[in-house]
Amino acid sequence: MPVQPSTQSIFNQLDTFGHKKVVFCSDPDTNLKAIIAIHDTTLGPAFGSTRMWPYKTEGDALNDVLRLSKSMTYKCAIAGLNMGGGYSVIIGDSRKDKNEAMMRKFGRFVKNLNGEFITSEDMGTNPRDMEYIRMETEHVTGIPESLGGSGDPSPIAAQGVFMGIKACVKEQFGSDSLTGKSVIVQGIGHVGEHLVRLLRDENVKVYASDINEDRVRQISKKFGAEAVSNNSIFDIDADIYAPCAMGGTVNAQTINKLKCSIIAGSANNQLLDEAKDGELLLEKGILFAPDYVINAGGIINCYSELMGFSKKRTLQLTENIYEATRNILKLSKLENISTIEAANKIAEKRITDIKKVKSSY
Ligand SMILES: NC(=O)c1ccc[n+]([C@@H]2O[C@H](COP(=O)([O-])OP(=O)(O)OC[C@H]3O[C@@H](n4cnc5c(N)ncnc54)[C@H](O)[C@@H]3O)[C@@H](O)[C@H]2O)c1
Repeated sequence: MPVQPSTQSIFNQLDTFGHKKVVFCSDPDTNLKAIIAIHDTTLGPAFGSTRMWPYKTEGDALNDVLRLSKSMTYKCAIAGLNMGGGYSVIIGDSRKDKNEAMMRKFGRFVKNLNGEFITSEDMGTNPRDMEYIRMETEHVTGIPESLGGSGDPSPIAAQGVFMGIKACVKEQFGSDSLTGKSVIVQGIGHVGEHLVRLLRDENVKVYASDINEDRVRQISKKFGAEAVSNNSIFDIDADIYAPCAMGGTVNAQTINKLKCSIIAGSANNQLLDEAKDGELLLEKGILFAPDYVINAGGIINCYSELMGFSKKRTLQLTENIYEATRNILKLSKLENISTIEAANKIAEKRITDIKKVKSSY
């Protein structure tokens, strides 16, 4: 995973990203090592998933959680949710190190935040883990439908990404039909698999890649996608690159190799350096769908669980991602700014406006 190594002290990093609070959770009894970051709560309690990943260093974990929680603030703002931004990461390999006791202990740390942070699943976690967290705190969503929750948010997340892809295709090719287009899906986990299904249902040529080769074989066979090695994805001549694994895969090195004219996927924080990479993409005429805009379906689904919305309403809100993406592309064109800058402007305006509402009781 590409990360930007930070030489700054922890407090300087919090200042740089504008964080409110970071909680380090350590429990030797269950081997839990986790970090919960709360970025901004202007719009409401900090909403953010829990990722479990075998980070090489604690610095990498901190860097990831700071970047992820900041983008949640923007994601909730632009999706029109009354929620702030947070995130949490658990350091470890979810296939080997995760168990009930660890997840429940993590739930206790969430509980101690008294509703300032509400979580859901992400890479390395699933509805079963949310069920364990729910045993300790009510501040969790994405619990199984059989227990009254909304279940796995990834099918809705994929639907939103699909709408974002269509909005970009409309901009680049004049019609939002995907017929005859080709897409590289990098990472075919929860969201990636649903995205492959949606694309194949529209007869899109899909190149599927993942570091887990068994998974690539299995999904390619199931949906009729072409399996490609993770090392060769930047050599493929496809219309769209859909990063659906870790962040930071769009950077100065990869942008120079990319042959596609659209980048639109579910991975959070796809640009390694938001300002520089956003500009470079603008110069090269590669349309970047800001990740936090088009992958908001997952959080919309979790928000619906809290608000008691119907599935129909959840889907409607997710389909609005098409218009939201179109508006960002329009602003980017009008002001000749990168698409990420345009999205940030819209999100920041909502936060500033709502701050005014909340300035009096
Ligand atoms: N699950 C959701 O509802 C949701 C919602 C919004 C955003 N996202 C984001 O989408 C991305 C994927 O989430 P997910 O829930 O599908 O995770 P997942 O863990 O189910 O799937 C991720 C897949 O990516 C693969 N992978 C990891 N590193 C890779 C690499 N370097 N190259 C290729 N493949 C790699 C893994 O083997 C796995 O199959 C994450 O960035 C997540 O934050 C997820």
